Amino acid sequence: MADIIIKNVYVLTMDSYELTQGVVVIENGTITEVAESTEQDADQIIDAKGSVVMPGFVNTHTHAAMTLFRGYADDIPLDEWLKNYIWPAEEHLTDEDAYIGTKLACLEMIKSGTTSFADMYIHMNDVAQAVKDSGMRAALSYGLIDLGENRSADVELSKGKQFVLDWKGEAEGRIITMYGPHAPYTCSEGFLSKVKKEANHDRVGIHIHVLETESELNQMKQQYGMCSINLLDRLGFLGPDVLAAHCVWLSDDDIEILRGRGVHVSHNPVSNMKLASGVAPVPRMLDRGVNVSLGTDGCASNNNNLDMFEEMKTAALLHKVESLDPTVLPARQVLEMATTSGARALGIKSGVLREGYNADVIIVDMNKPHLTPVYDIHSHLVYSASGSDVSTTIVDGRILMQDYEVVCMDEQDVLDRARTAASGLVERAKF
Ligand SMILES: O=c1[nH]cnc2c1ncn2[C@@H]1O[C@H](CO)[C@@H](O)[C@H]1O
Ligand SMILES: [Zn+2]
Repeated sequence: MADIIIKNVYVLTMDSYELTQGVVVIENGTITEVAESTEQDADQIIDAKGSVVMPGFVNTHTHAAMTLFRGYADDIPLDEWLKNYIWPAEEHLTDEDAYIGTKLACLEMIKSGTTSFADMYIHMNDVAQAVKDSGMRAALSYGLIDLGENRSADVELSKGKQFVLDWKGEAEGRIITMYGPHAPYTCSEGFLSKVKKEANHDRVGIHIHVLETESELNQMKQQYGMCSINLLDRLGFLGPDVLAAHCVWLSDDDIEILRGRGVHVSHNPVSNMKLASGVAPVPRMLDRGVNVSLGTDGCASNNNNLDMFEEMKTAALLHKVESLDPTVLPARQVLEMATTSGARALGIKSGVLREGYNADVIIVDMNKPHLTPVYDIHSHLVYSASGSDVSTTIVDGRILMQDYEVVCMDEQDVLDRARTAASGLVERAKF
């Protein structure tokens, strides 16, 4: 007897085939059958007529607890935003704030069809606890910074390491840990080398911001006489264990290095547009065979939410207008970036509906005015749908939201606690 059967749905496998009418069978956290019909029975049958079943989205770059800063400091360049607003405010963030901010992020992600995400932040024990309690899957890292006042490289590294070891494989394997050196402009080269060594030793990945802004490019050239990619490569830092967020200011040579080293890129178009960071050369990266996934970045630098539908649509539109070519980044390719490529970047067996893969699955309700009629499912998902069209979200075979009802947490309680936490934070930080 299986656990769940989803039937009467369009099955968007993100594999080499699709089924206009089919079933997905789930047992023990895993997809056990994807077919036109099944002989099996299950504890729970979900008849989702008129819907699409597909892999849940993988958001490969965010700072989940920054939901508490949603809309707090908008319309400012990155340097100023971080130095004058965000970093001073983060000084006042408590463990409890990080917990409830992450819980709010998980709630928002579950409701908009994201089943896993990569996070880099502070107060990571509380972030991890919120992930564990919410039922989501995540690749978590403590954001390491050794440059600047009151920073000690040794203390930072040991905090990062402790987190990596304490939470690796926790929550029945839903939590993966990584090292999170913040960026080449906030970490010294010696520190970056040490982090790489520890990551190799602990057999975990590395999550880092790379060449997000032109000001980073200029600073690196001034300081090292080369860009961040060249510096990281010289340090032996780059490899398939590295998840590089943003990668906006890349030369063709940099793209070749990323491809050669097998680095995974997280493209964050909305954040890059809002902070006016620039346009990442995504079509060129994809042409060369770099694995490019999608991320929202934190809620404060994004538009200001965690909706991967918005991220997909923005990615598709941005690169069309940038290249003056409407054939660039077609809908199906964007869907791949948001699902399979993201799963590959995190090294998780999700992002595709295939036997033996994690049951990280969402159901999108197509019985809506703005999704009628349907000629091409891919087009609708990228250009017409939004997070609020997701009716059901399943992670690791467990239903977190069914028929628009969140069952893994008390939604109203999370909203109330998040409001209270945010007003306390404002009070303490006096911003
Ligand atoms: O877009 C961004 N670029 C660089 N840093 C960021 C961005 N968004 C958030 N953070 C900062 O990264 C640290 C992670 O631990 C946090 O301080 C967070 O505010
Ligand atoms: Zn970021």
